[in-house]
Amino acid sequence: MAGRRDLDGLLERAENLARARLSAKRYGHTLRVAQTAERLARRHGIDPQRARLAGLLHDAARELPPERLLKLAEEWDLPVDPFERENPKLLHGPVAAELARRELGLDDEEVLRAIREHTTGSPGMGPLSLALYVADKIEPARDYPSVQRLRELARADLREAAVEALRRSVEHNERRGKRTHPASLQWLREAESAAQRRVE
Ligand SMILES: Nc1ncnc2c1ncn2[C@@H]1O[C@H](COP(=O)(O)OP(=O)(O)O)[C@@H](O)[C@H]1O
Repeated sequence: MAGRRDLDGLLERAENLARARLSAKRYGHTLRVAQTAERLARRHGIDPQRARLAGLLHDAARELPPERLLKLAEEWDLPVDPFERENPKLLHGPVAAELARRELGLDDEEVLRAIREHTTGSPGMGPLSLALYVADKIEPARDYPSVQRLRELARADLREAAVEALRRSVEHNERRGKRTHPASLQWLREAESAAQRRVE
């Protein structure tokens, strides 16, 4: 893991990388996610600087065209599942993580994992991944009916907030007749059966 001074340098380079690769609008989103992830991290006893770093990098590949994402993932030997092959937009997290590894020398596996899984989530997500996942859903410019409830939940319990956001995302996909990535569905099933066990 990077030392504190390395981390300051990394944060600056991550911000530059995001600025260079994104439109002003998405760069604005990126800065808000970074700030929100940092705030959530402080509240929940997670390293705020590493949460900020994950936030700065999470969407770095979001504006690459889907066919380019797929090509890069193949070139870099990243795992691509059949769902992602059909929906290469979902590769923007894994490609951003690999970009950060290659361009910034980032080797913090927890930060890389948070970036990789920020869109779909996955079973067994750690605290840093949860902070980024939730931050992406509740950053201050997000505006949808349940966002206020999610913000409140995020202050109390990051994992519950993440699962609630995931549930909303699955419903959102269903309403639009879109399928949800199997990793997200698996995560939701596991979270719901864990909640059920706590009730019993
Ligand atoms: N868990 C999921 N399973 C399948 N598709 C998803 C999932 N999460 C997001 N998507 C789709 O992937 C695309 C990118 O999602 P995301 O990066 O969260 O959106 P945005 O960039 O608008 O915040 C969207 O079209 C969204 O509908």
